[in-house]
Amino acid sequence: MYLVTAQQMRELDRETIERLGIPAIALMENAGRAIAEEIIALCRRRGRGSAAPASAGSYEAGGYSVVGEYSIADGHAKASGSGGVDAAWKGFMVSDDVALTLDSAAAEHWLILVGKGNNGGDGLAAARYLSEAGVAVTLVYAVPPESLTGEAALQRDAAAAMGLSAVVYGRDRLDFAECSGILDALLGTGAAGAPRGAYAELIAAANSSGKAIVSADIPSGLNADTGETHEPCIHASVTVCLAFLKRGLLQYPGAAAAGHVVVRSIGIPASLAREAGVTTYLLTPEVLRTRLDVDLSRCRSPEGHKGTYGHVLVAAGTMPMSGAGLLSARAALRSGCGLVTWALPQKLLPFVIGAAPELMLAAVGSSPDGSWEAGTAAELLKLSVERDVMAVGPGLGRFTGDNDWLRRLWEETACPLVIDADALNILAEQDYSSWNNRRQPVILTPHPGEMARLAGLSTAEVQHDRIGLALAYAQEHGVILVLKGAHTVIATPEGQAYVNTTGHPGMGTGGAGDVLTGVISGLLAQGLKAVQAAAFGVYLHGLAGERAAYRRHNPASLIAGDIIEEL
Ligand SMILES: NC(=O)C1=CN([C@@H]2O[C@H](COP(=O)(O)OP(=O)(O)OC[C@H]3O[C@@H](n4cnc5c(N)ncnc54)[C@H](OP(=O)(O)O)[C@@H]3O)[C@@H](O)[C@H]2O)[C@@H](O)CC1
Ligand SMILES: Nc1ncnc2c1ncn2[C@@H]1O[C@H](COP(=O)(O)OP(=O)(O)O)[C@@H](O)[C@H]1O
Ligand SMILES: [K+]
Repeated sequence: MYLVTAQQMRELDRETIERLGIPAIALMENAGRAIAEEIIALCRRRGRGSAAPASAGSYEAGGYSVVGEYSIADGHAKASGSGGVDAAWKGFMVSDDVALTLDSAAAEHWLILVGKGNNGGDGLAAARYLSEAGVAVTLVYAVPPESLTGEAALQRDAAAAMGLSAVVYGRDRLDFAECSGILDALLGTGAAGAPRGAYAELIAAANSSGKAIVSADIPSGLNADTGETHEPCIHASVTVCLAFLKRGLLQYPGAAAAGHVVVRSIGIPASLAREAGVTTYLLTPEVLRTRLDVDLSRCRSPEGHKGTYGHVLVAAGTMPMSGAGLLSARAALRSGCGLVTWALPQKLLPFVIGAAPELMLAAVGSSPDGSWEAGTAAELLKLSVERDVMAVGPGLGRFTGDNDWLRRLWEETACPLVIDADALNILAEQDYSSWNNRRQPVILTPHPGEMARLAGLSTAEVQHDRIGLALAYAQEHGVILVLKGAHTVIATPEGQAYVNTTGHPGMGTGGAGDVLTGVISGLLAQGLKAVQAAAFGVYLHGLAGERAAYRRHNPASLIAGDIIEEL
């Protein structure tokens, strides 16, 4: 599934209208209809006492489901499916437009908040379809209706001709308490800055009404690109995103303001996005399979042996943070690689022997306190010759000469490198673009704090537009960047980005990132390309985190080791 910016969306709209010759009003009609269908589906779910649509699971026992997370409303299942064993002749049958039929319509009254632009036009079209379904609607114009232009003006006139009741904000009486739901069609991708005047007042009133809000395309007040929420910003139960998923709907805090996101087609072909060079995707099983060519089954060859699945070298751990190395190394094993060697300061060895009997241990250095030393670079380089990937950083700490130490590993290892934790902090102090080019890829896995140090920004600035920053950084530095946190972004030097939505807030616990480093390294060792290993690793790590969270009475109790056990 493509992820677009507002600018890209405008270009795709224009292409569809000008090159394909599909009239803008047709797209708006499709948008209005899709929004109305989703509102009716919401009313039905409410009638059944369920607040949110059942999201299709992204993992099923024994394999990966092909169903995307952004499923379409449940009414469709009933509307279709006339074939099969039940198709035996039962007399002449005619069925109604099920997606636009609501038994409980008489109990519904929706306020349609209408802005001046095309987003308002979408809302007006939706209002007609809702009214046809028997739902009472009241149009609430944020601006005098005379100021609407183009297709939005056509929709205004059609709504008036149908006799839909309308009020103008600030001129007519308006009581949110009388409605059963609110359609937010105030501002879409054409919005600039914080909502002003009547828009701001309507948004604030809608939020404080306590009624269910459905947003057309994006919640009004959201920056469609960055996910920044202006003050005020609609807090929607459902956002019916039109044509393509907007980047801002996946990035927090926007992702929280959007509620459940449903992407609906309005007649703009997906092939246009490909032709226009859109290279940002929601990371789904389908994207993993088709764009990244990942074998989700992770099938083992019947004649395979441990040598078939690669050997990871983990350079990690110090006396106070030995667990970080252990977590990474164990996670690498669980990701399916054949062998894992954990290189660790010699002093630690007696304390970790037996902690994970499947691991091989390689003691390096001779520091009396179990810290790393600059001289261990030569030992690691030697160890790396027989290994397929090196992971460096978890629980590493800082030590004298660590800059040159990392530089040697960077310049002299002949295998892919995964750099995490303190190794990222070392990197942040370097102008590493001047280091010798590597032939094998580097994957950096920063959390937002580490990313801030790498990019010379504050953590808040990192979180402001994670997709944009990850893309820019990966391209500038020629690395694969895994920007961790809720909705981890994987960006490539070639300008692709994948946004992952697996995972659980329970994963905010010490060591969860060390586990990810191990998973990505283990996949690399099995021969996946760097971008495949980074994206699939993040995806699997998130799924394992979800399963671990649901296994506990309270997900707050999740600890990093639980994630390994669910891999
Ligand atoms: N064919 C198409 O193009 C299709 C478009 N589609 C739909 O159109 C949406 C984009 O429509 P859009 O470009 O007309 O902009 P939109 O978001 O409605 O708002 C612009 C208006 O708002 C105003 N305004 C702006 N900022 C403001 C602020 N901070 N505070 C207050 N007011 C502000 C500004 O007014 P002005 O500042 O000029 O007075 C301007 O008139 C898109 O999200 C999707 O829903 C789909 O149906 C697919 C087909
Ligand atoms: N709210 C969340 N939703 C999804 N994943 C999360 C969330 N919080 C943290 N995670 C994941 O947990 C891991 C935490 O990594 P990190 O902060 O590096 O932990 P540590 O340094 O303790 O190992 C990352 O993979 C991150 O994406
Ligand atoms: K909106």
